[in-house]
Amino acid sequence: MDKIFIRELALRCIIGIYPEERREKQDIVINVEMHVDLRKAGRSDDLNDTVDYKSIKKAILKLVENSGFQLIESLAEKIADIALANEKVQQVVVTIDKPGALRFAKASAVEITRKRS
Ligand SMILES: Nc1nc2c(c(=O)[nH]1)N=C([C@H](O)[C@@H](O)CO)CN2
Repeated sequence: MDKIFIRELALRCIIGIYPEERREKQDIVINVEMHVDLRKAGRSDDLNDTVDYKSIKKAILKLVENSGFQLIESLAEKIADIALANEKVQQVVVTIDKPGALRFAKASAVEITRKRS
């Protein structure tokens, strides 16, 4: 299947289970892989025939800015919901890295895959 990506969207939000994590925003890095049939758009050269990754990014920004989840799993689930709200998206893979989470590690991360049912 064809894919559209949003790569390494670096944002800041309140996220975490410990009280000290809920005082200051932390860095997170989001990757979104959307499975979309791109043949029509490739022929028509028309944005209406595909998924506008800019509008998806804007919706993610709005969600993250106002969020305060405990788990990166919860944030990943909501981002998957945003992508699947566009009926052209058949499947979405969301990864979230939390670079500040673990001492001596580059990041902790989750990856989820959700399909249109
Ligand atoms: N599976 C997860 N484990 C943990 C999470 C999480 O979001 N998912 N979060 C934490 C803390 O908030 C961590 O980021 C700070 O150590 C711990 N485990």
